[in-house]
Amino acid sequence: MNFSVENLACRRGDVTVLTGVTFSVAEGEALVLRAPNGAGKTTLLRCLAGLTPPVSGALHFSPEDVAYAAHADGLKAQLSVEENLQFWADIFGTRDIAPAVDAFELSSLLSRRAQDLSAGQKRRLSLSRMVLTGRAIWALDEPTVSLDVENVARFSSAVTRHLAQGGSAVLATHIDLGLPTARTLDLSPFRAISQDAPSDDPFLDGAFQ
Ligand SMILES: Nc1ncnc2c1ncn2[C@@H]1O[C@H](COP(=O)(O)OP(=O)(O)OP(=O)(O)O)[C@@H](O)[C@H]1O
Repeated sequence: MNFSVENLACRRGDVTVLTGVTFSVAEGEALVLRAPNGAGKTTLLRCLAGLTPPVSGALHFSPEDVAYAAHADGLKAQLSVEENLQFWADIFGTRDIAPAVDAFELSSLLSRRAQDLSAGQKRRLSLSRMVLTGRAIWALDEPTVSLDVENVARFSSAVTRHLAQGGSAVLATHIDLGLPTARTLDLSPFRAISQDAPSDDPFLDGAFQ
C-alpha cells in the first residue's frame, strides 16, 4: 500500500520531539528509520500507529491500516502460544493461524504458556501477530531484539513476503535486515528543539552531552 506523511510534528508526553517529517512509502517498499537513541523513532512509529495524535501535519492513510509491533511483546502471559494466536486472529477477523505459526516456526511451542517462553520465543510469538493482522502497513520498533541469526532471517523473510503481497513497512532497527526494497530515512534533521522540555530533567539526552 502506498502511503505518506506530510510536515508531521510528533510528541511524547508534552514534549514535541520531531517536526517537519515528510516521506512517502510505496507499495512493496520498506523504510528503515535511522537515528541515535532518543531521536524519536518510537515517537514517530507511535504516531503512525495512531497511539499519539500528531501535533500538526497530515497522515495520508488510516491508522486502521497499520499493524504496530512495539518494544513490549504484548502477550497474554497465562494463555498458551496457540491461544494467544487465536485471540489475535479473532480480533483481526483472520481464520487461519497457520501462516503465523509457519512464519516464526512456532509449531513445537503451541501448547506452551506464553509466560514460560524464552525471550526470543516471546519475540517470535509477538512478531507472528503481524501476519495475522492482515493490515497493509507494518510499523516495527526494534523487531529483532532477542532474536538469534536464524530468527532474524525468519523475520526478514516474513517482511519480504508481506512486501511482495503489496504491503509496506516502516522499521526502527540498528541492524541490516537485508530487505530487498529497503530505503533509509535519517530522522536527525527532524529533531525538534523543544521549548517545553524542562532543563533540569536528568533523563533528557542533553544532560549527558
Ligand atoms: N513520556 C515522555 N515524556 C517526555 N519525553 C519523553 C517521553 N517518552 C520519551 N520521551 C523522550 O522523547 C525522545 C524520543 O524518544 P523515542 O523513544 O522516540 O526515541 P528513539 O529514537 O526511539 O530512541 P531509542 O533508539 O533509544 O529507542 C527522547 O528524548 C525521550 O527521552
